[in-house]
Amino acid sequence: MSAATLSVQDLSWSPGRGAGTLLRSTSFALEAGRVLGIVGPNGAGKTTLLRLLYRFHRPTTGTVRVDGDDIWALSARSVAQRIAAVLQEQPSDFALTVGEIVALGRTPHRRGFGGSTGSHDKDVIDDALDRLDLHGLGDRHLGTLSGGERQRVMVARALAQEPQLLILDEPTNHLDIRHQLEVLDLIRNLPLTIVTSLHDLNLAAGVCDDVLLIQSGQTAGFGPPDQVLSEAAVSDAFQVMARREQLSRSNTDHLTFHLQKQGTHT
Ligand SMILES: Nc1ncnc2c1ncn2[C@@H]1O[C@H](COP(=O)(O)OP(=O)(O)OP(=O)(O)O)[C@@H](O)[C@H]1O
Repeated sequence: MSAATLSVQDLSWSPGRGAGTLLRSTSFALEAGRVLGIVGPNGAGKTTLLRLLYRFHRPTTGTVRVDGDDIWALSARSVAQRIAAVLQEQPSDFALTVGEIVALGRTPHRRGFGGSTGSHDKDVIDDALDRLDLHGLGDRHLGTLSGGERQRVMVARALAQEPQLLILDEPTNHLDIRHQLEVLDLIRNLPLTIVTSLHDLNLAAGVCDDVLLIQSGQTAGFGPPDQVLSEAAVSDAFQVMARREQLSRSNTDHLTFHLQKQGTHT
């Protein structure tokens, strides 16, 4: 596994036909191996940005560069060899087994259709199954798995793709607390560049090197979590009253959130 740099410059996107601009003039740079969290309220444009990063949407303006290469100047196959995405939509390949789905991650590296699984492919697939603790489930059909198990299968498939940049849209959805922590721990320790959207700001602060806060399609902050996720910025973006408190036992900062009620502001 190796990591790539990611450079996003002046990125905007509109679906066209008179629709508004859903992402405006977004720029940031990520060094190889960094973990970036995309945070912001519902409808802010997080998924839209991720779709631009894995070359699903073509930018209206601006560029996405991976190791200096504009992803729209590369073939789709070449992009699939460098970038893997774990999406919110659950797959519908219910009849396939876990092992078969994870093996699909090798597709961009194969020549022609139906290429046989070489020993390197097998090692990569086994490693991905191991990392996500899925070995016991290799022969199970996807349709028989719980939502959390399916989510882990999709992360394993993305790892089997051996990407340099891994994009994850809400990877902790469907996961219980233990599996949330396990997936985030895995993410933190992978030698890849990672961009992940996360709703839980405290989890994002714990796992990400940098955070991009989006509000109505615009960047409201980019940088280390403790700088970007200030009480004022979070309160403004999410329309709540956010307080940063220190947990005495672990000596770490923790954000708490309260609905603003008239006359109860402090
Ligand atoms: N193809 C599209 N055409 C029109 N509107 C769209 C399209 N894609 C997204 N939108 C709208 O753009 C806004 C941003 O959507 P997006 O999914 O990026 O938000 P998000 O920050 O990921 O939200 P959530 O936290 O709810 O998942 C939403 O209002 C959504 O309805």
